[in-house]
Amino acid sequence: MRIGIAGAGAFGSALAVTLARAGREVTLWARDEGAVQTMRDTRRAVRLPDVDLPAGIDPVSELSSLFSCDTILLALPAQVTRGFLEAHAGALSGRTLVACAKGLDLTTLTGQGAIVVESVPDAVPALLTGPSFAADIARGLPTALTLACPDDAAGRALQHDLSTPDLRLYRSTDLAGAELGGALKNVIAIACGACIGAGFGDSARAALMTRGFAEMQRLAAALGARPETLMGLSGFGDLVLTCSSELSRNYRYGLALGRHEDWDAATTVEGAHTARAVADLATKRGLDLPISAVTARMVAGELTPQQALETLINRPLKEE
Ligand SMILES: NC(=O)C1=CN([C@@H]2O[C@H](COP(=O)(O)OP(=O)(O)OC[C@H]3O[C@@H](n4cnc5c(N)ncnc54)[C@H](O)[C@@H]3O)[C@@H](O)[C@H]2O)C=CC1
Ligand SMILES: O=C(CO)COP(=O)(O)O
Repeated sequence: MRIGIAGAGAFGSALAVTLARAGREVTLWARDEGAVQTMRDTRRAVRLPDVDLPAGIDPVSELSSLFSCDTILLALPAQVTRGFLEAHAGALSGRTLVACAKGLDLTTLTGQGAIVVESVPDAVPALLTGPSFAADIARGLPTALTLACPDDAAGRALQHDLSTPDLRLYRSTDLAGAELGGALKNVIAIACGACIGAGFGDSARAALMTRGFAEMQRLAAALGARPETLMGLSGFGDLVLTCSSELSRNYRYGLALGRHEDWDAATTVEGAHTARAVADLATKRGLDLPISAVTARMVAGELTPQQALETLINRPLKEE
């Protein structure tokens, strides 16, 4: 069985590497022909320093090679997924499509699994998410993730197809919970980075993580997710990782905001878009999500971290 991966960025490449090391044949598609040629010539990942590509990986730039795979992992940035699927819905018909990005679509305010369902209705939709840095996966470090698939039988088959000796997949049928956990934790990670960057300390960060998790659960429940999914790898697990490690781009972006430092706009920071989407969802649904709201305003340049802190700490006192 050949597995296709759309997107040869850090995550797509890391997944390709662990799958190929475990003996799977992988077609790794990138839009950039130059990057594909480089990967073919050097057998190195373009977005992961010092990572060799095992022989089982075939880097391609022709979409026809990708579309010939029955199972395709979508490892493009979250704002790109919908356009890609809609543009190629016919060619992707009937495939198993595994969303791997972490973010809400800004135009429709939907998560990555829902985007698959809406864009290619006759595909088997699935989602791979949870605490994992691409660099860790590529190095063969042990990682556990959530594989969500509403079709339990298809999910069981996929779990076996995508698990490797280093990558342990736990099954779920809760697509909504899994997609929201992965998307929403990025917003809280930006807030935590800003908190540390501005010098507010570890205690304040712990408060942000805890109250941020409460916001994640509130929004996810309103959108039909199961509460226990948020308690798992895709929610709590990824929140802990991303809010506490400088390997996270979302966290580092927050650090830069807190320190008033420049940031390279070409770096993928999913939480910056998702913060706006969450603010829009909160307004539409009348939900109180104060940490996400001030994070969206910090990202937009409307609040400094100090002003964000004052906004949060001066809210009326309430029961936990
Ligand atoms: N890097 C990581 O540790 C992890 C990343 N993810 C998620 O995976 C998704 C992708 O992240 P990364 O691979 O890290 O990002 P990246 O920035 O390393 O790579 C993104 C790739 O998408 C390509 N791309 C951008 N726009 C495109 C378009 N319109 N059409 C085709 N290709 C396009 C870029 O050329 C690049 O190769 C994100 O949603 C991220 O949250 C999930 C888990 C871990
Ligand atoms: O999702 C991730 C870890 O699980 C990667 O985090 P960043 O996108 O913040 O680097």
